[in-house]
Amino acid sequence: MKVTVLGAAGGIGQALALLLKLQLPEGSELALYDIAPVTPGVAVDISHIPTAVKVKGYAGEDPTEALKDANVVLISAGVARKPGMDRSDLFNINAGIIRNLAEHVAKTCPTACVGIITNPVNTTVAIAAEVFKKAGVYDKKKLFGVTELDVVRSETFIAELKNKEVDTVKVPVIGGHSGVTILPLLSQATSLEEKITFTEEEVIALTKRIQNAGTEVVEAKAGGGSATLSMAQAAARFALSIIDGLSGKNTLEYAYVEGEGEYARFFSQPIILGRNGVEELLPIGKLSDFEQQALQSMLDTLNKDIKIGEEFMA
Ligand SMILES: NC(=O)c1ccc[n+]([C@@H]2O[C@H](COP(=O)([O-])OP(=O)(O)OC[C@H]3O[C@@H](n4cnc5c(N)ncnc54)[C@H](O)[C@@H]3O)[C@@H](O)[C@H]2O)c1
Ligand SMILES: O=C(O)C[C@H](O)C(=O)O
Repeated sequence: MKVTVLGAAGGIGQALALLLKLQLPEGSELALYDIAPVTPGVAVDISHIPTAVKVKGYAGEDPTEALKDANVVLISAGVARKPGMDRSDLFNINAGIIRNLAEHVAKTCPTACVGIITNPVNTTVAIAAEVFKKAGVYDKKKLFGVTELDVVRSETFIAELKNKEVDTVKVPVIGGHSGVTILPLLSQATSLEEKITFTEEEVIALTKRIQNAGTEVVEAKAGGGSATLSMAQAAARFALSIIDGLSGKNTLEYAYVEGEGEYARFFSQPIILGRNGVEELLPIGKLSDFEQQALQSMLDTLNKDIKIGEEFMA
């Protein structure tokens, strides 16, 4: 199995490369690409870690060599937020980067599973889908907006609040990846199969904290970027689930995918990953009144975000 990281010299990219070097199955290949000249050096650096994963680094304008024979491509190339910015403020720079990289993926490894981390995810995934469509290679089962960080954060914050072992907490997060479009389904949260209960005040406060968690990091880093380390962990976890799926071990995940379009063309929902990417779209289940209302009120924003991506490519 070959995994390629585009944006591999960045804050997320380097940490993700490290986690993949440590966690990919034996015999895997890891290709690191970034426009930054340091990238081959990042690869040499982590290649000294004694695991059975082969690493190679590539820099420059052309990612073709890095993408050759890739089974999974993770894209974190692009700029990150500073305090006072919204994720949508990144569109002007990141839209063009995603279009360019997606064109290379379409040409070089059109059957790879592609996970997009670059913000604004609600929009960049739509851009990639349109690029793939134009190239005649779009397979909606293999394109993912990586929203795993919202799941990771929800598990962590719930465990803290309710004094649970964090690795026992399970909670779906649906919608998109920005502000009100991030909707944790706290009414479905469980620990060791048992329902976790929240007061109304807890639901309101926790939902808001999860929706604003990216901004919490951006402000704490005070101009030094946004979440990188937690994002890398979330992306590694998601990538390993994709690889499990491709290897025949079906796995439950949450990601922003093109589903049946009941709420929006792209929507983060529970999915089963398998040999062909998304093996099955799972229903979002029963929502509380609070969640139902939050879902309805996010849809305008989410659909507008998607349209911006589609219009960029029109
Ligand atoms: N999906 C999520 O949950 C999530 C979480 C955190 C950050 N992000 C997003 O991830 C992106 C990257 O964040 P970061 O903190 O790693 O930023 P960063 O600035 O540290 O790294 C970005 C890297 O992209 C590289 N790059 C720029 N243009 C490129 C191109 N055309 N080809 C290849 N590489 C290119 C840069 O050289 C840099 O090394 C941002 O858009 C950020 O908003 C998403
Ligand atoms: O908030 C950001 O800008 C980065 C990322 O989307 C996050 O949720 O941490």
